[in-house]
Amino acid sequence: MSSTNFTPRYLKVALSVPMRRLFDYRLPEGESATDWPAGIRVKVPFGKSHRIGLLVEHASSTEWQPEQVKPAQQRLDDQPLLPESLWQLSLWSAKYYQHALGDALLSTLPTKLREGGALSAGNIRQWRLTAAGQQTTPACLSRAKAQQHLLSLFQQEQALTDNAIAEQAGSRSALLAMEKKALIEAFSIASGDAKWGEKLQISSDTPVLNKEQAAAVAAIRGSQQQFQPFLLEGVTGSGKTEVYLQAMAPVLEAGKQVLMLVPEIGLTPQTLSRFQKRFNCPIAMLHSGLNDTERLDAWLQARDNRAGIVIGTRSAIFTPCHQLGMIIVDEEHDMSLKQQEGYRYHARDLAVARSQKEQLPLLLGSATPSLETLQNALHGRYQHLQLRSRAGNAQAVKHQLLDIKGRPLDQGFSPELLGLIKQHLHNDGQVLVFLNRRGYAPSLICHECGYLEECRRCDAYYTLHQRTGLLQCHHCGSQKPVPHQCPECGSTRLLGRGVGTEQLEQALQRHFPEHPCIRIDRDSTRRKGALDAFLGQIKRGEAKLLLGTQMLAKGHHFPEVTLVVIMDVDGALFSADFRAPERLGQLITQVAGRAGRAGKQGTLVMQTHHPEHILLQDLLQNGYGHFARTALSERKQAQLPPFRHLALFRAESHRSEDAEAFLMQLSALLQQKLIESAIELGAVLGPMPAPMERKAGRFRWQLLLESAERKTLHQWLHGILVQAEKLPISRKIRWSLDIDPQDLS
Ligand SMILES: Nc1ncnc2c1ncn2[C@@H]1O[C@H](COP(=O)(O)OP(=O)(O)OP(=O)(O)O)[C@@H](O)[C@H]1O
Ligand SMILES: [Zn+2]
Repeated sequence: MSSTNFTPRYLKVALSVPMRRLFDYRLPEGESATDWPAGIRVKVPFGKSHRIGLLVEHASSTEWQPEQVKPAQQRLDDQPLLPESLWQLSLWSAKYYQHALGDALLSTLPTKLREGGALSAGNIRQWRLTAAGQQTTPACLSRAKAQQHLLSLFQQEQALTDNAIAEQAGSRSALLAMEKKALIEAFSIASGDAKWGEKLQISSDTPVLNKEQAAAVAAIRGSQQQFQPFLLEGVTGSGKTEVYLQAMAPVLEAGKQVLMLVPEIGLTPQTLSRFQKRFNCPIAMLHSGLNDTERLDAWLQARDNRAGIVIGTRSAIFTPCHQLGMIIVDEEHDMSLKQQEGYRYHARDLAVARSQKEQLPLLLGSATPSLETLQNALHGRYQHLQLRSRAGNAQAVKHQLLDIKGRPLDQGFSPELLGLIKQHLHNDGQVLVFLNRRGYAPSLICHECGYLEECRRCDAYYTLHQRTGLLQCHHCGSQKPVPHQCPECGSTRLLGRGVGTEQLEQALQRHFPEHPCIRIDRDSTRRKGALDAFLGQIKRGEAKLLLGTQMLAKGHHFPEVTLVVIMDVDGALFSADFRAPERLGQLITQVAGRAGRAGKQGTLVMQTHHPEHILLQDLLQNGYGHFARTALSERKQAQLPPFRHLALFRAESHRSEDAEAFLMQLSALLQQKLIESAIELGAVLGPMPAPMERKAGRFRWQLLLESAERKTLHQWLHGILVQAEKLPISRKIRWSLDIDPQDLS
């Protein structure tokens, strides 16, 4: 069609429905298409009600009967919501991940906008100290502990929202009491500050960089305003964050914003305060703890340039920025950067795409880079910056494998291990005990007949939670009271088999009653603000024994920890997943990295039945860097990612045959296309049952596609999903496609 006879009469609108198509509407009578640019939100009739969608493009014709096409009701924006480059990235991403466009575009917007709300978060109420409050010392409030705590928060933070108060102080009565005494007052302003660039001040209180840090900062500073990815591979505690801070400074000074992605558990008040201490500009935070208004507010702060720094988890990669100057992805190897359901994008990979589109330097940082990123760095696609030693006067961690074969274990602890813990506590060090299994015991067994309580809906055992008296399935969430008798033989001798964090806590308290123990896992931190409160207690040295899952063991800076214990590495040594060694290497290195981060020597101890295992030996003797390079060459030999590219179809159904049959039909379509389009170097594996075959009552099957070329894979998949949707059996099951899958379970 030539542009001369293009009359934009129709609007192609993306709606948040799981259908892989756009919906046609008529441009309302008397409206001009120029007032309806692509990228604005529109309200359109849908069924008996209406919906909010995004206008994707104009069209001069429609495949429907023109009289069937209804006019759009209203436009909600004058201007496109997103800057052009981010809009293009969003369209590209939906296509790359083969996700329904409407869902992809809308699911990454703040809920309020998705629901048609105004482009303003309104003014958010905040609290600050009055003149009288500023003269009050904590001692004056010594008889009201909660108020005293709140006062100290205000002294640190200057202004707090209701939400921040609820989170950090817990009690609302303290707030009201202090308001009554006129120590604090409410005020409200639009958050952030559009003039941050002019007011920017950078604290000069910075450590002197060591040689490698200085070289890294210089390299990054030398690559502004162009697409240049860097891998900053720095051992734990090597001062990567310091490199980020110093590399960001000139970007902010030039009035440009910095977007930083962090794993969910990395977003602590400590992280935030490090940035606040360095730069006085407003920081917009986007994470799962925000309510809808706060999220919209943070999003708008970034978009309207009322924040210089934007820090967020995965989905923050879709945050519009007024003038972006740099993207940082901290812990770039972290699994949480990949969305595992619905729109299965990888935020790190999108960060690469975004930096390229917007011509930005990109900093990927990790002590344990993913093999994908490492390969890009080794191949020269990314500039490789390395920090090989720890910053300041911190020393490398010493390590020791404890062979527990045949040793007596007391609730998981060998006598040698208990001795070591005792010694470190005696020398006034903090001890961190890591076990990635919450609950009391991972299963409940009958001591008479061996019967194991299994979840009715999953191929999994129930976890025993003694404190709540419940059996819980960690896969589908179902729970029930702990039975008194074995349903098979009637015996009452039911025992927990194996250990979880709850049991370790009990054992530690029994062995070291004089030392309070802090346990951090999903159970103990359910209450809002609980995690931050625990982390604060640890920093202040209020507990010497720390125990937890990865929530405790990744990313934190606890200077007093001298001993880190990994209770059990055996489970991961023999996993069938080809990524298991990489994940284990990352986990051990990250957990070990919590030890000896300040002046004191750190030690890592691991309990295992397989001290001679080649993975452990390589990791401990040669470090993650060497370990990862070995793993890469093995992947190359075995023709696995990053040397091959994968796409995974999943299907699940209450009837196993249906899921399998769907994938069989899909496989036939794919094979046929392979022949028709003469695509070389592609292979279909399966259908095969998923490693966990039954979950939440559904049978799960997989079909894996692999190809030597990313491009080939996408060519191959092109159009297949529309065909798959048309298969009658697809309506009986649930199915999805995962591009570049991270988790094959
Ligand atoms: N050049 C330096 N001189 C002295 N101390 C430094 C220097 N650089 C960083 N530090 C300090 O060393 C500690 C560890 O630094 P940082 O948290 O940046 O490390 P990291 O590499 O991000 O750690 P991890 O990957 O283990 O989380 C911090 O307390 C930091 O202030
Ligand atoms: Zn279950």
